[in-house]
Amino acid sequence: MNTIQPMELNLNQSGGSLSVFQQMSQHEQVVFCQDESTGLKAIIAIHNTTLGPALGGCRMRPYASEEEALEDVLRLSRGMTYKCAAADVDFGGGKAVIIGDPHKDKSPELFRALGQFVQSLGGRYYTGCDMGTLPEDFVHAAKETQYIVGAPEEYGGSGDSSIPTAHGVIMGLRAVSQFLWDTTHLAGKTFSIQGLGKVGFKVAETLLAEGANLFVTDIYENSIIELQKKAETLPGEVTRVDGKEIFQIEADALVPCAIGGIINDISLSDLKVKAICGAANNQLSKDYLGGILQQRGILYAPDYIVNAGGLIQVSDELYGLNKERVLKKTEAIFETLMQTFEAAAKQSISTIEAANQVVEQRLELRKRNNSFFSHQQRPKWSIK
Ligand SMILES: NC(=O)C1=CN([C@@H]2O[C@H](COP(=O)(O)OP(=O)(O)OC[C@H]3O[C@@H](n4cnc5c(N)ncnc54)[C@H](O)[C@@H]3O)[C@@H](O)[C@H]2O)C=CC1
Ligand SMILES: O=C(O)CCC(=O)C(=O)O
Repeated sequence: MNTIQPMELNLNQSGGSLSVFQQMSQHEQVVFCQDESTGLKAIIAIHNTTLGPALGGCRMRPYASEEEALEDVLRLSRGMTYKCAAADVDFGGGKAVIIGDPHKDKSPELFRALGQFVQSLGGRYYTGCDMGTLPEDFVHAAKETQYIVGAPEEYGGSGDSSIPTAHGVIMGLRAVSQFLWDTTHLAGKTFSIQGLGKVGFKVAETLLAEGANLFVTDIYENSIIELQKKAETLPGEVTRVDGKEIFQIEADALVPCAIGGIINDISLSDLKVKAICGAANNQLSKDYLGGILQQRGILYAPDYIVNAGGLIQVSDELYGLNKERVLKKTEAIFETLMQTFEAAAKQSISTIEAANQVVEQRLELRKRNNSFFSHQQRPKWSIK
């Protein structure tokens, strides 16, 4: 096991190079983790610990390059800072990525090696599930570190965080519907969903059960087939589309539940939806696109507000986990979004600007007074 120090990487598409420190921008710490015997190549990024130690799931993806993995982890960990502040939880922003194919490259030893690196940070970073990983993977990591959240319930964790995340997305869609069409009912509406994984599949099932019609896509064939089978007994209908076609569908809302950066200069011109509201982290490839969506009359529900259900559940482990409290806080996503939409409309700014304003004010108010702490050093946080 060894920790590689930051090095210079070519990241600038126009030919120049940016050092890792330039890339890090306002991040506090980036840890490159390599373990030859298990094949682990991972990066942990800690963005901001003003509100508490960093927390964020660990993503596993067959990244095309190390640069792409670094860029992803830096953006994801920043997003977690905003998500924690918006959801008002006592954690800061962090994230980890493992470079590898979740369908081929997983092993118990790989996650144990990851656990050792997490432990070496002494409580500055807590991790759990994200895209490509499952609660069961973290049973192995938890053999090496106490800083795991969202382990299966039979192991004392809060369990599958995609359940509250999916519930939060449904709350988000109801808020969108309330704001645009003055009803929280989703029956008869049409949604285009990208990604039918842990979160997207649950969202799709709930929408079909309510009588909504779906256009869906996933690079993993089996999940589409499974959803089509489910749909046979549910009131809504499913239509499969391929790849980027999902952005061209005329639907009430696009529900991104896979990768980030999908709202970009290219996809933007294709969009024929009235709203965007989904689980995927970092949906906007650049924040300014929020302003363009606003000009185009497309209501954007900020991702880090919509997808906070999982965070709300796993962070509640600190207080002994109370599922009623988790549900209540997850359902509050509806109200937070309504306030965001109204604030944006009132100030004629984009919804992402309105959301960022609230978060940045919250962070400013709570400027760090005790940096680099772990929850363990704060006994009051174990109060149940
Ligand atoms: N699991 C959770 O509780 C949370 C997840 N999120 C975010 O939600 C998104 C989905 O997460 P999970 O459902 O947990 O991941 P997952 O790995 O279970 O599912 C992702 C699905 O997207 C598909 N996919 C990947 N690339 C695709 C592409 N280019 N086009 C179409 N489909 C593609 C995969 O085949 C997979 O079925 C991610 O962005 C994740 O960061 C955010 C908050 C919490
Ligand atoms: O959902 C989780 O398990 C942890 C939170 C997280 O990583 C996220 O919200 O992206």
